[in-house]
Amino acid sequence: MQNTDKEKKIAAKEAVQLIKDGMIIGIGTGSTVNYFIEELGKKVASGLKVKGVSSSTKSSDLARSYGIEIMDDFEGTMDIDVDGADQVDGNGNLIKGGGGALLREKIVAFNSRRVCIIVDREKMAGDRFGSFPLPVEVTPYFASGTIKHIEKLGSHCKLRQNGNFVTDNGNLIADCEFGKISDPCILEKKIKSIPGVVEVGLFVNMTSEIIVGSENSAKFIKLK
Ligand SMILES: O=C[C@H](O)[C@H](O)[C@H](O)COP(=O)(O)O
Repeated sequence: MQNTDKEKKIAAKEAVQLIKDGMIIGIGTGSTVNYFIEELGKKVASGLKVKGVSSSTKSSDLARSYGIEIMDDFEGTMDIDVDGADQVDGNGNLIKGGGGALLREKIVAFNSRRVCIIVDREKMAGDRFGSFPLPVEVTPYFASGTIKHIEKLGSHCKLRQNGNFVTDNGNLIADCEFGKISDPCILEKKIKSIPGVVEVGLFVNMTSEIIVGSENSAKFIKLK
């Protein structure tokens, strides 16, 4: 197992400790969350009663394969959302969408009382925040035109897999290189105001806590 995988697994195991009987859990997407689902599955097999709302068909399928009940919709607020991230800045803001699940992930996070982000150390980008190309979900209709407007904000964008990557929502992903992102709040608003943009992979002020896995332990960073 590679170091980063080890760190992801350690962070995921710590997050599972936060899950209590009766909780409704938001479940993110990606390789780190897959470890969380696996660990949660073990607890469910030994009697923990929880329900989940998942951010992708991949996560739903995996969770169900471990016997975790997944609801497609839910009127209330989830107790906790556990998700990964592609990069984290010094204030706990996130770049997400490397797996293309950013729209549902943002809906799940918005509807959760507590957002717990699990990452390996490499994701803690600090001043490098933005070196991971920012994923933006766009409608297939007029995608190239939409991208031109995102580029006017100072980026270079490419449609993921030349437009062949289709999200769970039937949309496309533009991966946009902005270089260093120092004001994610303003950038998120500017990109979101472009018609054709469905959602932006910047998660600003949404994180409650970050669990960073390292060699043999995990570090908790509490934000709210
Ligand atoms: O769309 C995917 C998500 O935002 C993931 O949470 C993110 O890409 C991190 O994934 P991983 O845990 O595989 O690094």
